This record gives sequence, structure tokens and C-alpha cells, in this order.
Amino acid sequence: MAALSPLVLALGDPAGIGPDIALAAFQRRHAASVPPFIVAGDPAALAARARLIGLDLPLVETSPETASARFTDALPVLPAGPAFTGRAGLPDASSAACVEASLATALGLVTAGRAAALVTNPLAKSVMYDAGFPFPGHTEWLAHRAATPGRPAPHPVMMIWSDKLAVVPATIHVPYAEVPGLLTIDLLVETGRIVARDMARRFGIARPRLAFCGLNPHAGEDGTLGGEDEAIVRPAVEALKREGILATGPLPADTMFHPEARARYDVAVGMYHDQVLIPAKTLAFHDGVNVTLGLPFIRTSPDHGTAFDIAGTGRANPSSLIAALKLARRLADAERAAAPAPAPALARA
Ligand SMILES: NC(=O)C1=CN([C@@H]2O[C@H](COP(=O)(O)OP(=O)(O)OC[C@H]3O[C@@H](n4cnc5c(N)ncnc54)[C@H](O)[C@@H]3O)[C@@H](O)[C@H]2O)C=CC1
Ligand SMILES: NCC(=O)COP(=O)(O)O
Repeated sequence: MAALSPLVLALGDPAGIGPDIALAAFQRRHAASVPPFIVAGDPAALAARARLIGLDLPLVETSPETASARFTDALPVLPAGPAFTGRAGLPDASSAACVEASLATALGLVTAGRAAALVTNPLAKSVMYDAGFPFPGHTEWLAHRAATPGRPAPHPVMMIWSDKLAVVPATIHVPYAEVPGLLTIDLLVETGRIVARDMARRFGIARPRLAFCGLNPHAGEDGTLGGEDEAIVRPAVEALKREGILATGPLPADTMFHPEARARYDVAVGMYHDQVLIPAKTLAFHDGVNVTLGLPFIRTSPDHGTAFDIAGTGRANPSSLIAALKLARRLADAERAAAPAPAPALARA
């Protein structure tokens, strides 16, 4: 039987904690049942970080085809990109080329069917922007790369998922002042459709319950504390309901995250990044996973950032990465199980 395709892990910013958590996740592979993965990145950077944090772990340069078999005894690495010349904990413009090359290599493996799903370690957005990276983050870069010629790029939807809470920000990496102008009925309806579809087909929740946050305090208090909730959020929720999607809202966001409220929905859709990422990261910082919905492949990531303050100290907790690897494996296996079986070969006459 052919070996299971591994997951591919893009190393992320090599000056951040990406190398630390990749190594630590591999170190815990048996104890934490971590699924096999291959790292796309600079093998020398990984080896140097292992020495720095005092981890004596074997690395092996190999291909995805042999990675799953090698994973028991060595961390598989696929060399990608230029050598990292910076230092742990010091954001450095030269990291951007390493990040981009690692991402491109990792994505190439997934789209070629050589890896089962993409997991990305964090990049530092300011480092990438300074180097001219023209996308707000992975989410938008992946949607751009997933576009097929002549067709619009897929609409990517960020979800931060844990078994305590799943949230989706309808607007993502944009200045807060721009949020009201970006919120439209179409944006919310499209976001709701993608969430409902991917929760059903990838997470196995046939009819997910979506709870939409209001934008304003008290969801606008019947229009007296801001007009967007009645003019945009409510019509979007009504439109989704007409399509058979279990949507509610606009709900006052401040009372949506206590335990009884969370029991009433599967996904909270927020109007802006911090409205829903704050409760998600507060409840589950170390086991939260960032999942991109709406793409033709599976992508997960730890929910935290590059943590330059602790890179190379050995203090980085790999739990969120481990959760991201496990969720990617679960989603990839579900997709494989749902795929139609290949037609039986026709017997020759
Ligand atoms: N998926 C991605 O690529 C993401 C990238 N970022 C980027 O990360 C950079 C730093 O962002 P911050 O807001 O400082 O958030 P951060 O998550 O990197 O750090 C926030 C605090 O949490 C701690 N922390 C983070 N991860 C940890 C871990 N695994 N174990 C132990 N402690 C941990 C850090 O030491 C720091 O004190 C920014 O440039 C941002 O753009 C942030 C979030 C996600
Ligand atoms: N705050 C979440 C985050 O920054 C992750 O963004 P992305 O790089 O996954 O698009």
C-alpha cells in the first residue's frame, strides 16, 4: 500500500519561533500523536536552532514521498529557498525571501498532490510588507495563488477554530477605521455561504449554526447606536436564512462568548479581526488553529505569531502547531474519504 501523503509545513519566518515549534512538535510526535509532516525551508536554519535550544534531533533531507516513512526516526526537510542569514529573535528583512520560497514550495507540493495539506508557521507581516510582499497575510496570498486563469480568485475566509469556539472575522487585516466601509450585505452573505459549505464538507457539521455579531455596541440598539447592524448585518442574515442556512443576528458581541451563548452556535462571524480573535485566543491560545476556508486545498496554521521575544530560547509552546497539524490531517482524511472512488478499470475485450 502507498504511504500516506505527509503534511507539508512551511517554516515561516526563520527569525521567529517557527523553527522552535517545528522541532518541538517533532520531538513530541509519539507522545502527542503528531501526524507525519515534512518541513519546507532551510535545513541549516533548523539544525542551528536545534543546537541553540539544546534539542538533539536528527533531521533528514528527503522528498515528500519518503517523508512519512522517515518521520519515526528523523524530521524530514525539503530544502527550499535561500539560506537564512539572520538571528533568532531579530526581525530581519532577509527573512522575507526565505518565507516566500518556503511557502511557494509547500504550496506546490499540495497542489501537485504530493502533500495532503498545507500547514504554515507564522510570518511577520511588517517584515513581509517592508520587503514588498503585496498581500496582507497568508490568507490573501493563498487565495491569489489558488486562482485559475480567467476566473476570479476564491474568496478566502479566516476561521480560528478550537473545540471551545470557532470564529470568523468578515473583514481581516484592515485598519479598524476602514471596517464600516468594507462591510456589505454581499460580503456577509458570501462569507456565510463559504462557512456553511466548508463546515459541512470539511468539518462534518451538516447544518452549522452561524451567529453574526453586530458591529456596534448592543448590535446598534435598534439603529440608535449606529446604522450598520440594521442596514447590513440583518439583511445579510435574512438572505442566508432564505437559502436554508442557520444564521442568527445581529447579536450584541459582548454577550456572545460566555458558555451558555457559545452553546447556541457553531461559528461566530465577527465584523472585524479583534472582535472575534480576542475571545478565541483568550479561550484557546495554545490549542487554537487558524484555518483558511474557501480554498481548493486545506491550509491550517497555529493561531499565534512569530513571537520574536522568545525565539531561540526554548520557551515556545508547540501546542497550537500540533493542533494545526492534527486538524489538517483530520480535514485531509475527511476529504479523501468523501472523494468519489475511482471508477473500476474496464476489462479489455
Ligand atoms: N499566521 C501568521 O503568520 C501570524 C503572524 N503574526 C505576526 O506575528 C508577529 C508578532 O505578533 P504578536 O502580535 O506579537 O503576536 P505573537 O503571537 O507573536 O506573540 C504574542 C505573545 O504571545 C507569546 N507567544 C506567542 N506564541 C507563543 C508560543 N507558541 N509559546 C509561548 N508563547 C507564545 C509571545 O511570546 C508574545 O509574548 C507580527 O508581525 C504579526 O504580523 C501574528 C499572528 C499570526
Ligand atoms: N491574526 C491572524 C493572522 O494574522 C494570520 O493571518 P494569515 O497570515 O494566516 O493570513
